Amino acid sequence: MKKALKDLGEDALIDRLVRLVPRDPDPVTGPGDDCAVIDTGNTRALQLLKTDAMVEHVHFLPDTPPRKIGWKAAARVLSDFAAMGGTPDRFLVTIALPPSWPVARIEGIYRGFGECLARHGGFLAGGETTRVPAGSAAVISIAATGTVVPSHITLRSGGRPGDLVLVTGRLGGSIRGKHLTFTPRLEEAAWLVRHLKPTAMMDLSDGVAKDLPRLAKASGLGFQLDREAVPRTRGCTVEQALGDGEDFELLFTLPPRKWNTRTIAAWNEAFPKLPLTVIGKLSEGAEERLEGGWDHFAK
Ligand SMILES: Nc1ncnc2c1ncn2[C@@H]1O[C@H](COP(=O)(O)OP(=O)(O)OP(=O)(O)O)[C@@H](O)[C@H]1O
Ligand SMILES: Cc1ncc(C[n+]2csc(CCOP(=O)(O)O)c2C)c(N)n1
Ligand SMILES: [Mg+2]
Repeated sequence: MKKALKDLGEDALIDRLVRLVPRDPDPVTGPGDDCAVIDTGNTRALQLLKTDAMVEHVHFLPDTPPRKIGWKAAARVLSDFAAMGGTPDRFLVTIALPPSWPVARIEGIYRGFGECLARHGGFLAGGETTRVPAGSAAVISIAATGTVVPSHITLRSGGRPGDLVLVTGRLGGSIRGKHLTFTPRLEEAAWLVRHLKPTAMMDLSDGVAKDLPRLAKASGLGFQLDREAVPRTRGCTVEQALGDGEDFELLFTLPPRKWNTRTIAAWNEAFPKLPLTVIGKLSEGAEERLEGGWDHFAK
C-alpha cells in the first residue's frame, strides 16, 4: 500500500516537502524555526514571517465562542513572534467558510482577533475570503510579518551543551480553556532577550514531549529532562503536562551562570505571577526519548 501522511508524521513530512522547492541560499534561519527570518538589509531590524492555520474540529469546535476563536488565531501567531524575541507588524487573514455560517459568527471571530491585536500589537493589512463545501470544516489562516532587533533574535538552534532548559508558566490541561484564552508571552520574551539573552527559544504548541526534542535537535544536541520538575497545571499528571500541547508558554535555554539569585529575583519582580522553572539541560550526545505530544499526522 502507498505510504500515507499518518505513516510519516508531521516533521518528516515537512522535511521531505521543503526539499522540493527553491529556498533562500543564505537564510538567517531555515524553514524550521517558529518564524522565518529575512535580512532585508535594514541594520536595525530583521523581518519575521509567520503563517498559521486553524481548522474547525481540530483547533476549535462548532460551539466554541467566536471571540475566543479569533483571540486564539491571533495569539498563536503572536506567540511565535515572541518565541523569536520579536514583535508583530502586519496581518493577513484568510477565511474559508461554509456558506451556511451565521454572519454573526465570523464577525465575533474578527472581534476576538481585533481584541488580541489591540492588546498585544499588530495591524490588519488584508486577507482572502473563500468557501469550503457545505458541511465541511471552517478554516482560518493568519499570515503576519513582524520585526526583531538583530541582537535580540533567538533561534531554536542556539542552545549549547550544559545550558539549562527553562519554561514559563504551568503546563498541561490547556483543552479545559487556556488554549483559547492564553496570553502570548511577548512581554516576557522581550524581557528575556534584553536581560538574560536566552541561547535558544521556541513556544510550546505541541507539548514539551515534542517541542524540547525539536529545540535540542535544532541545536545539534541531546537533553536531559527532570520530569518531576515540570510545572503542572493544577490536576494534571506529568504525562499531561508534557503531552497535552497548546500551552503557548516559552521554552528556552540559558547558560547556568545566568540563572542565579539576582536574575531569579529580577524575573520575579518583573513577572510576579508567572513562574519560571528549570526543567532540564542540554547535553552532548545521548538524547532522551519522550512519549506523547501532538502530531497532526501521528498514527
Ligand atoms: N507545509 C510546509 N511547507 C514548508 N514549511 C513548513 C510547512 N509546514 C511547516 N513548515 C515549517 O516548519 C517549521 C515548523 O512548523 P510548525 O508549523 O510546526 O511551527 P511551530 O511554530 O513549531 O508550530 P505552530 O504551528 O504550532 O506554531 C516552521 O519553520 C515552518 O515554517
Ligand atoms: C477540538 C480540539 N481538539 C483537540 C485540540 C488540541 N490540539 C489541537 S491542535 C494541537 C497542537 C497544536 O497544533 P498546531 O501544531 O496546529 O499548532 C492540540 C494540542 C483542540 N484545541 N481542539
Ligand atoms: Mg511555534
